Amino acid sequence: MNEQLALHTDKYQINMMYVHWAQGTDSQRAVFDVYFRKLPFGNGFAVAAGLERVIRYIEQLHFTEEDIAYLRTQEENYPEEFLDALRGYRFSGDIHAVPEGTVVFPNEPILRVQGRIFEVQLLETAILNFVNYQTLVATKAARVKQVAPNDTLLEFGTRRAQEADAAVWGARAAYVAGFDATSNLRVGKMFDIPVSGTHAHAWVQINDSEEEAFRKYAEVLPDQVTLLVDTYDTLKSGVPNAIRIGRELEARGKRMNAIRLDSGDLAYLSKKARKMLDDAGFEYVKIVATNDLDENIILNLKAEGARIDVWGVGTQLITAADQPALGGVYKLVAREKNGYYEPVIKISANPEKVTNPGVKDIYRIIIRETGKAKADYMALPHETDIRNGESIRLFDPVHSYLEEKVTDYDAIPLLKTIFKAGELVYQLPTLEEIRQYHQDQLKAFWPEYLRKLNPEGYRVHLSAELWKLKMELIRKYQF
Ligand SMILES: Nc1ncnc2c1ncn2[C@@H]1O[C@H](COP(=O)(O)OP(=O)(O)OP(=O)(O)O)[C@@H](O)[C@H]1O
Ligand SMILES: O=P(O)(O)OC[C@H]1O[C@H](OP(=O)(O)OP(=O)(O)O)[C@H](O)[C@@H]1O
Ligand SMILES: O=C(O)c1cccnc1
Repeated sequence: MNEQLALHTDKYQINMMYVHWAQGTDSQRAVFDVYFRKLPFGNGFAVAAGLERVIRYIEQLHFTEEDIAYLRTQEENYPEEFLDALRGYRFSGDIHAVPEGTVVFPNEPILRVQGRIFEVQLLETAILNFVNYQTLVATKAARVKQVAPNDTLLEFGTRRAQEADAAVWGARAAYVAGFDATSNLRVGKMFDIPVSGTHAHAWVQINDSEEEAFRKYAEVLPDQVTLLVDTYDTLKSGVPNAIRIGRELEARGKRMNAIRLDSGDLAYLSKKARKMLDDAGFEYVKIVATNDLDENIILNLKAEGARIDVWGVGTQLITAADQPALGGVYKLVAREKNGYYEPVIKISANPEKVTNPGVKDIYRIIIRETGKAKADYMALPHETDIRNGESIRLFDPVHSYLEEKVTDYDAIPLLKTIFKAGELVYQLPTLEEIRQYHQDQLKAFWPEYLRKLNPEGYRVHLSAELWKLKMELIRKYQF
């Protein structure tokens, strides 16, 4: 994949780059944090995704001659020397990020970008575009996985996705969070994800009868016979015809895989169909369900005793229909001043929107006795107590009397070095490793934090020093 994405940015980024260049401040260094403030879908956690795309984007990032020519048409104030500076653009900064599949929480940096302002200002739009969408879909997929942990989950969303990139990267994000396959062959080819497919109503409709349609299909694709049984009448026609074809397949030494239900009351129909299949000796034939499914309908169907083994989930997942955007932001947290990084803050009347200043590390505090995560902890890089496992104070910034001392823990640093001085130093894990890592991540949390409805709020604490710094900066800018 060699996409030219330098112009995949908002014009204001180029304007700011130009002003820096014109003012001679383009080499001033700056640090930006990427984080979100609110969890989507009322979930208790989010699943970080998008890093692979960010890496590919940064690696190829340069302005082509066509890009330069286009910019010339867009802004007559951009002088040729500035356009030359864009021609020379290469990312030479540092990026730290949590690996894909990491369980993450509001207000903690999931990615940190550090470098010349000229270089790092450009990245905001594209990074947020990739990380927001992929994290959103991975989180939605994790919710689906949670209600059907032992069933097969198929991603069927391409036809309803917000265009091609969303279909592709959304399918990958779903796979990260535990889906088993996608219907999209290009996704399979690009990422080596298993691909799965049945057939549509059109195949039944184009034949003179349902039975003939099933027979022809089984004749030609005998090893992957999943028959869609709801075109005319699921129980009176579809399932009996599928059973007939199943018998013919057995006579050829083959086995029908499954039937697919795509309309009607999926609980009722799956139970009836299961009984019909079992009575005919087809206990091995699975039941696939589709039809605008999401985690809530799947949970309901399970509560109703539905006999469904495989769930095809499309529209609701790929469009994250109940919350179609994650509000991740890219915020300046430090700027170079006299050779040092000076922490900066953004004040807001809304306390949730006040930024956490400075270059910060994040740690996951795992209590040794239980092996479970207690909280996440943000600290300034020179703070050694957390790194050395010394006793630390976790205090509630709002209810400061709720202070707690923590000892006997492991502090797991969450941010990994991805780019160092422009060089990719991160060994990209395989998708299989990412999936496994994600499942391992979940094991470190008490179920209270993971439950889909009204989860407990997991805390992200600031070290006392970071808290003090934040308060000082708030006071400094109070009018
Ligand atoms: N037993 C059930 N409990 C809860 N929700 C269900 C159950 N059975 C199906 N659903 C869901 O209810 C919705 C019903 O969709 P819809 O009203 O389009 O009906 P339909 O039977 O699919 O009709 P159509 O033939 O037009 O597709 C779907 O999202 C489906 O997944
Ligand atoms: O419902 P979703 O979760 O989005 O899953 C994908 C849907 O796409 C197909 O329907 P569509 O009506 O497009 O075509 P069909 O004729 O094959 O049913 C399929 O039958 C699913 O219902
Ligand atoms: O293979 C299927 O059954 C399928 C694929 C995409 C969308 N709906 C169904």
